[in-house]
Amino acid sequence: MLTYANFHLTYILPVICVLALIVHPFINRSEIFKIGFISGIAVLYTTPWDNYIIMRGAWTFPADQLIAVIGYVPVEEYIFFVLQTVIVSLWHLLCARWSTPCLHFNHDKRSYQLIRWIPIAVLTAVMVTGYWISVPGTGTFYLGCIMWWIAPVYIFIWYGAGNYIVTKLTSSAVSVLVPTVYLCWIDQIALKANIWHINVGTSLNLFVAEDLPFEEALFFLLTSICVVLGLSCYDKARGMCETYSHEFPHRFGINLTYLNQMCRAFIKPEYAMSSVVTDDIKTSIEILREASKSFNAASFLFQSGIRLDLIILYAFCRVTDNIIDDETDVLRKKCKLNVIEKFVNELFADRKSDYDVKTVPYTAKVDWAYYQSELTGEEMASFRAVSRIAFYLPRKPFYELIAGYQWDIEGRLVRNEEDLLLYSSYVAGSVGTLCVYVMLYRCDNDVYDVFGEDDYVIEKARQMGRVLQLVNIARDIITDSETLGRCYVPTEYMDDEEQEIHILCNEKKPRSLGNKKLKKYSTRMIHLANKLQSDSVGAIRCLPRETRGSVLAATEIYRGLTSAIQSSQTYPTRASITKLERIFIGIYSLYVKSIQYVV
Ligand SMILES: CC(C)=CCC/C(C)=C/C=C/C(C)=C/C=C/C(C)=C/C=C/C=C(C)/C=C/C=C(C)/C=C/C=C(\C)CCC=C(C)C
Repeated sequence: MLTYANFHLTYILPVICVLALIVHPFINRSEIFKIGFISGIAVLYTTPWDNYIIMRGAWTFPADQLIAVIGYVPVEEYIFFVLQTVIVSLWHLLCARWSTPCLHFNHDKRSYQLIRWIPIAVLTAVMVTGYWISVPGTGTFYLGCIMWWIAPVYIFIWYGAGNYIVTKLTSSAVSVLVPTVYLCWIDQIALKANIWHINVGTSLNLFVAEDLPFEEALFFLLTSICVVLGLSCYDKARGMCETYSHEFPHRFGINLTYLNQMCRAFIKPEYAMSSVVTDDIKTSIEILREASKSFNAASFLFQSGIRLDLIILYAFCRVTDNIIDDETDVLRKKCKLNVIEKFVNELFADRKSDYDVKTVPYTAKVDWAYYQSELTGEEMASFRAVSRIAFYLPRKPFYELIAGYQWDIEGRLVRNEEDLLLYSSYVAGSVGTLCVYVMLYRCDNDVYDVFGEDDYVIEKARQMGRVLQLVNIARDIITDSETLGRCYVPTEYMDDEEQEIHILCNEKKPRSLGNKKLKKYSTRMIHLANKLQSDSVGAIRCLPRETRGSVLAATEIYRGLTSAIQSSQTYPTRASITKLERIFIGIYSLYVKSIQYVV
């Protein structure tokens, strides 16, 4: 016989297990806290209402099939409040995690107020109507009770996060509808099995499907909406904290300071915050999207705060690289490099050592008027974005980047593998180091452990950066030569150094070297990259747990390019992998390959 407890075991818990398995690479402490927080509110808010409505006889239970009853409500039903919240939350995580919260902020005060107050006025009318029609013993009692119970929560949520939610209608709708349909289906099964029974005297006796009263379907729809709206409130508040670190300076923690900050961030309307900050982030996202499909795809694997700052960093590296590359005159290149160096000097003016970082945001004294005349709008946006997160980053990697640009300006040749590794260290090892700092600061650990230059993790992160740069160089022999007249292939690989350098850097006709040679050079660099990769990948274990799978998947997606180069008959101009391949590598790395680093 199907009892209420068996019903949970058969229809609810297996679904939770499957969903938990699917979302586990994306679960972090903040997500767990969020689900616990909303579940807690669901229990607190629903308990008095459920007791009242059962006391008034809206629905009943066969007493002999229950574990226990507290007040008027079976224990299994209290458990159901939590289980429904967990199912909807896990599903919502899967549907809604792919977009960056600040892209959904509305900075226009007029439209913000309209979107905020019109639904609140309607919901107030719903609440009052519900109160008047919920007369005990009448056909509208159950419907009325649902209306006056649910409307105040919607009003509260809409006040703080309505504007955020309307921009996420599709993902919110999918987050609501799929669990609602499932819950309605199992509700029909439960009603048929007489696990609970609806009182015909206090309902409208309208049916949306066979054995499914209108109020039941409405109830599951509205409670699922309630959970999704509550989760969106949390996401909006967290998005505000991640975007405006200077106004909301505390890192995640389960303590009163952080909860207070989250409440402030929830209540604060987005129009009261600077739109320049979100515009700068949008520009950075655009730069990334255009520059690297692989990195763009990989960024989605990280939780929103980490993703945001990685994008800002990547865009800064790309923009500064282009500033130098786009100039043809060496003197102008040097002037531009001075501008970048001046900016980095100002950004880190008060640091005591190369790896000194701050834990509390502060505004660096940057002479923005000067850069206004030196940089384009896109470059300014990227410089401003990086200045907001620089407080927790060390200065050394930025100077290494500059050393890499210096190398390019001087047109220094890469003589041997030692040179190759040094150059890769400058331009990519530095980025690897910065990525570790982003992950440590933006992850959800209470304790923020800062690493120094000599730390094992930093050394391995540099190595991983080098690996990715080697892959880059191995892939771009043609484009580096044709577009920039540059060659990073070590001259020690070449049969006739002088002639080949002339072909690559002066004539810019790399194809005249022939496919065999080009493939030989790229294969040697890929072998070097593979050696370094197997030596550094184990350090993933030292990163925060929730980032390990994503880091592995991100590097594997990028390394997927090596098989694209190697499997090609000829040397491809710019090898790439398809979207489907990226998805496959991402899934395989997240769910299978990363197990050894996570458990
Ligand atoms: C079916 C019918 C009707 C009948 C028969 C019998 C039964 C089966 C019953 C059942 C029942 C159930 C399942 C119920 C459930 C319920 C639920 C789920 C509910 C929910 C609710 C929720 C809520 C209220 C939520 C809310 C939220 C909020 C308010 C949020 C907020 C947030 C914020 C403020 C943010 C910030 C944060 C921090 C501070 C951390």
